[in-house]
Amino acid sequence: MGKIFYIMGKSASGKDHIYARLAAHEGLGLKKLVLYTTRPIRAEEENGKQYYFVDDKELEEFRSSGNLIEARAYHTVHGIWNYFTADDGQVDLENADYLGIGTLESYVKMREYYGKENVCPVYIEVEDGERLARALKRERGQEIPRYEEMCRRFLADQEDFSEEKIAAAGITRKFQNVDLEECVEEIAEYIRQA
Ligand SMILES: Nc1ncnc2c1ncn2[C@@H]1O[C@H](COP(=O)(O)OP(=O)(O)OP(=O)(O)O)[C@@H](O)[C@H]1O
Repeated sequence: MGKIFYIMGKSASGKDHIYARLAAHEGLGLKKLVLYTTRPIRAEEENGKQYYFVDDKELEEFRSSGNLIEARAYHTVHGIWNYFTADDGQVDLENADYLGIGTLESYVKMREYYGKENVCPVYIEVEDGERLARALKRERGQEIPRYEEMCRRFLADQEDFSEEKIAAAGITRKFQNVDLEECVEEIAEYIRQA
């Protein structure tokens, strides 16, 4: 029986980097779980790669058919953008293992939907001062740095990933992302043992 390995962690904890390395890790054979969004596709993106890009009507169809696992709405300057996970048949736990990435809340919904034994948490942690330093470095490298948004996310994370919420979600193991390659190897070992 396959499993879904679900990556979570605060902003700039290294989720994207770890996700990319695990997805490309030979031998693990993980399939990528692709989420949906109603935000417009960007020039460099490809439908079905970063996300499936859909409209509000398709989101409502998933909702009414009972195949919407979790959904989040963000109020942006461009309007409301929805991000969601849907049971569209891409997950076949009889035959494969999957790699997902998301929030603590979406992890809880995934666990409810697919069953606790089938969804394994991969919680990434970085000491707060170091994480803020990485976030600032990353932001500095952007054409238009958004320092306010960076600070907003840093503060929101303290609430969204409080120790109470982490414990309530049943997460007991945390992977420290000090050295990226070592962290990836530690997670790969956890996946092999699961
Ligand atoms: N072990 C590490 N040592 C130093 N820098 C790292 C390490 N891991 C990741 N980084 C850097 O930290 C930054 C954040 O990494 P990444 O974008 O993967 O995090 P994230 O958790 O996906 O962030 P967000 O949720 O904010 O999008 C990147 O600039 C990345 O290069």
